[in-house]
Amino acid sequence: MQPVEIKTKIYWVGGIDWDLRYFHGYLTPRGTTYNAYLIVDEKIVLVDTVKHYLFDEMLSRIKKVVDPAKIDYLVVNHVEMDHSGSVPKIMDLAPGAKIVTSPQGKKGLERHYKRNWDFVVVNSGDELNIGSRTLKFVHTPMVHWPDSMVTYIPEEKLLLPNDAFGQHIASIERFDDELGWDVVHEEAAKYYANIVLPYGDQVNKALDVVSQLPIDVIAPSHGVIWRSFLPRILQVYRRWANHETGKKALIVYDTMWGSTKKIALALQDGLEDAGIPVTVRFLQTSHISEIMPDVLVSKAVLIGTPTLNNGMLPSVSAFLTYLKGLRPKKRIGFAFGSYGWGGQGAKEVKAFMQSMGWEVPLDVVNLQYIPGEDELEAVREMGRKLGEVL
Ligand SMILES: Cc1cc2nc3c(=O)[nH]c(=O)nc-3n(C[C@H](O)[C@H](O)[C@H](O)COP(=O)(O)O)c2cc1C
Repeated sequence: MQPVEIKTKIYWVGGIDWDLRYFHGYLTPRGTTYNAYLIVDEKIVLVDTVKHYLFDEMLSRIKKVVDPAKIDYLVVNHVEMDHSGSVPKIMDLAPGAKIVTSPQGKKGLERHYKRNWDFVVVNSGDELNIGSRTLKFVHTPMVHWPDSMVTYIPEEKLLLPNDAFGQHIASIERFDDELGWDVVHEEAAKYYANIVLPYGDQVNKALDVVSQLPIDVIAPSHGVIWRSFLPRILQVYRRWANHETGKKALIVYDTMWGSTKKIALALQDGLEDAGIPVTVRFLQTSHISEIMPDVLVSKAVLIGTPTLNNGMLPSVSAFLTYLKGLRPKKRIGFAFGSYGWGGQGAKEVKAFMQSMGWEVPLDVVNLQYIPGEDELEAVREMGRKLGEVL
């Protein structure tokens, strides 16, 4: 296993998880990497580690550069186990090493591993001299855990932001330009939409700090390293953090007998008549984590469900539960569905949208059993109306 020198005497020594397809509820068809970085200076520093089962892979990369026993500092930017899972084994191999982390990081590591390690607890703005370089730590709480912080090396114009700017991609390429903007942007958007979306305010604060720093490389803890598309990723992160969307619509629905689908397609028709591009997602074939990137870029979110046992379909309520946690703001909502007698499903969806603080300018479309052509034409007209207010 080879290390990759990303700056003079700074090495990527992470692990590539080719097999990962499911990551706490998020589908990862391209797998992922856990990126750890080894800095060789007067002091030897390892920044973050890898998920426990890739420890040997990380170790073999480290050994190509230094004897792991010589590690002086282990920086833990984030406690989550995909990055800290190999901390115990590294600390066993480097018993003289100190763990550099935030106050919340120390608490989190103690709760996770119950070990008596030597800590250097750093506050936001603290610096640690390691020889010819300085490590500067900036806390970024809730991007995306309370312990999260970034490490900045001014002499190298290098930012190690842990999960921020990450993407779930397993690849032999280590840099953004080796894969190309389209793939890296797609996975960065999916990552943001599924992990970072609730923390827009905190991301904005972190971006304010980052924009003051001279940076030419951002090396996150998942996926490839940003060196060529830096201005572009910073720009889209700002847009996402501000919940800015395109003039686009997303229709998400499920159906038992096809009626709600007919309504979905009539809405699509009407919106397209009004010049709005529409993405249509069927909950039986699209996983909720695959739908989130569409939510990220769509101003209008239309959600349809038939009524089942006095409520919405469980697949729709699962999607809404996920959406509620991820808290997309500034959206225009529209609820629709088919029913037999009570019709509660679509009404519940509308109430959900209002509880999210979304604008819901039009009433629900709730049609009994199979919609007729005249009803579908009225639905198309609703779609046109909605398209006009976007
Ligand atoms: C198992 C089952 C339970 C249902 N429960 C209700 C209900 O509680 N209230 C209601 O209004 N309709 C209920 N319906 C009727 C459906 O909502 C209706 O058939 C609707 O047209 C289905 O829409 P779809 O074709 O999009 O699945 C139920 C249907 C099924 C199959």
